[in-house]
Amino acid sequence: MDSAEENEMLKILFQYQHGFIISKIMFTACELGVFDLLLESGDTLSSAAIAERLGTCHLGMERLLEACVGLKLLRMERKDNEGLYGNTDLSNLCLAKSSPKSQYCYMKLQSEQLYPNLQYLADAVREGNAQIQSMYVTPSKDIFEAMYSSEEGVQSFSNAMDTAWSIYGQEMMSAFDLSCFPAVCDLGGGSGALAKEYISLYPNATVTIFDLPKVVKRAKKQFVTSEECQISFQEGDFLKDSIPEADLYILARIFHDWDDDTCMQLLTKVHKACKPGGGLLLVELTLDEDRSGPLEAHIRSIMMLLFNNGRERTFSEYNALLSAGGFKEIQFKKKSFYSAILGRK
Ligand SMILES: C[S@@+](CC[C@H](N)C(=O)[O-])C[C@H]1O[C@@H](n2cnc3c(N)ncnc32)[C@H](O)[C@@H]1O
Repeated sequence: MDSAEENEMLKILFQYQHGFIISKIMFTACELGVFDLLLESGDTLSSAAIAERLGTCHLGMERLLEACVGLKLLRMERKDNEGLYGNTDLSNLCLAKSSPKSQYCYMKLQSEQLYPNLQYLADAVREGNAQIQSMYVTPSKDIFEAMYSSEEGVQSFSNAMDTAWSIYGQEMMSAFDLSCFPAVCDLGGGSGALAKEYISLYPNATVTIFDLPKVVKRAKKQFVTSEECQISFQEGDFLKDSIPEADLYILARIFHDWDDDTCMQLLTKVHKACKPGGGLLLVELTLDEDRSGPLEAHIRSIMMLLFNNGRERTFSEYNALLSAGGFKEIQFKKKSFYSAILGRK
């Protein structure tokens, strides 16, 4: 290996070992409102003006803004020997709270929940088990009971989940023609971001969102009346209680939270409740068949191990689960980030 190759290799190492600092720089700029201010102002601003309007020290703000330029989260132009900062297309689209595809709530959750709890990753790997008992003082049966012990926990998780569907919701709900399924149940449907996408594509359908009582109570408060007639809510525990009868069950990012036995338990229940001719749609981040990638799926799989003994799976693994649960004619579509898997009763 020549020294140029060695340098390239070391650059990768540098990136990886500082990955968590990059995340924190990005979230700190979000948290302090840098991207919001620049989006609202619609113009470039000096570091002194940004610091003053956000109530921070100039020196610290300047350092943060320069780092964001290095990460291509901000752009900087020089005018009269002064640096003027503005959002990039990415920060305008995704990083301000009011951005059309804002990822702020997801990043907030990652920064506040995932980041400190990564200290338990080595234990999770050693034991092959989630580490909820180390993360939370009160003993909980699963991560949802632990997270939902406060109203703030319900809110921050639900808001974080919705962010994905402002980007990928349409793509996932149109991966297959689902117009033959008039009555839909979104199991673990959270606050209904995906249900709204479904209704916008299939206006004659109705969707029942089934989720834990605390999630449903909060989601109901947020719903606007125009959606009320087609979207309804039912509180319950999908592992213990009976679930509504439907033509189609949507399970988006549900199976990845659970081990195979729990997924089978849920599948059996869905198969029994599903109307004749009905089906089930999984939306998940799938691993390649040879498990070499994508990196996003490996990262999420690590998170699932740490928090709930879940994991990301390949299509073959989902296919085996669905077949064992009695589903047939299983189809798979990999989209830009998530995959859709449709099975028939
Ligand atoms: C990873 S989130 C996915 C939410 C939504 N499907 C989405 O993709 O945005 C998992 C969802 O399952 C719900 N959930 C977890 N355990 C549940 C249970 N036992 N019964 C009903 N819902 C449950 C959670 O409240 C949460 O809304």
